Amino acid sequence: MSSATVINDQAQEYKKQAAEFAADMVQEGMIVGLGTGTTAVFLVQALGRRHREGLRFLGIPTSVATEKLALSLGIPLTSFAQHESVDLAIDGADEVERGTLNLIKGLGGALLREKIVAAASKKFIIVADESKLVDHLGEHTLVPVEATPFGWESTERHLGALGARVSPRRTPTGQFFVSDGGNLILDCNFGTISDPPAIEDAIRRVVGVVDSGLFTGLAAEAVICGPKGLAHLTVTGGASNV
Ligand SMILES: O=C[C@H](O)[C@H](O)[C@H](O)COP(=O)(O)O
Repeated sequence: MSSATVINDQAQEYKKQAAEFAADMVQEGMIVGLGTGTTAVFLVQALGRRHREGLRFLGIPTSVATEKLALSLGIPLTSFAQHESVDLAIDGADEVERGTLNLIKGLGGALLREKIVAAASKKFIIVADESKLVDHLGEHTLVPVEATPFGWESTERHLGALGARVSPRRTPTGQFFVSDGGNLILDCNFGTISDPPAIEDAIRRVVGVVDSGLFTGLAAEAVICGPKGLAHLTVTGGASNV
């Protein structure tokens, strides 16, 4: 087995442990935001088990993929037509900034639904392996920006004027990647971001932008797993091993 495979297996195990810890935070009767991505898959699987064991809750999925997985596991789903808020949303992230818990999300293209669910949640918790923790957002990850297909070239130029190097996301076969909402994703390289709320606001003001994968001021807690085990981080800068 190669060392890359071993590291990848470890990362999967860390994701699983963080996701399963957070799944235990779901309580009877809750409306639960179900995240998207490889970490969120472990979350939804754990919630499927809890549902089979008798816990009653309703999920609001953040992507078509999560919706399909949840339904295959028998998790009952609902929507914002029936419920105006979510009690607890749990999701993965691509980068988590130490201290602020500001985030970059959307490498899987699910950022818009994820942000709608996070913004409607009484509590939003991130689950991730330790490789996602950074001192400053943008250290490793581009900022995905969801934009309308019409006029995306103009939107791209305006994002470039904010200081980003912008490239439309493509599939492995060279087609434009299309989000669940039918939009394009423009991946923006801002380098290391010193003021994430200011960049988030500036991106949102560009006409043609639907929203970005910068999530500032939304996550209250993060459950992070690494070689030393699980850590529970809060936005106030608190950290405790669990
Ligand atoms: O669009 C995708 C989502 O924002 C994911 O939550 C994020 O990319 C993290 O995914 P993963 O758990 O697979 O690293």
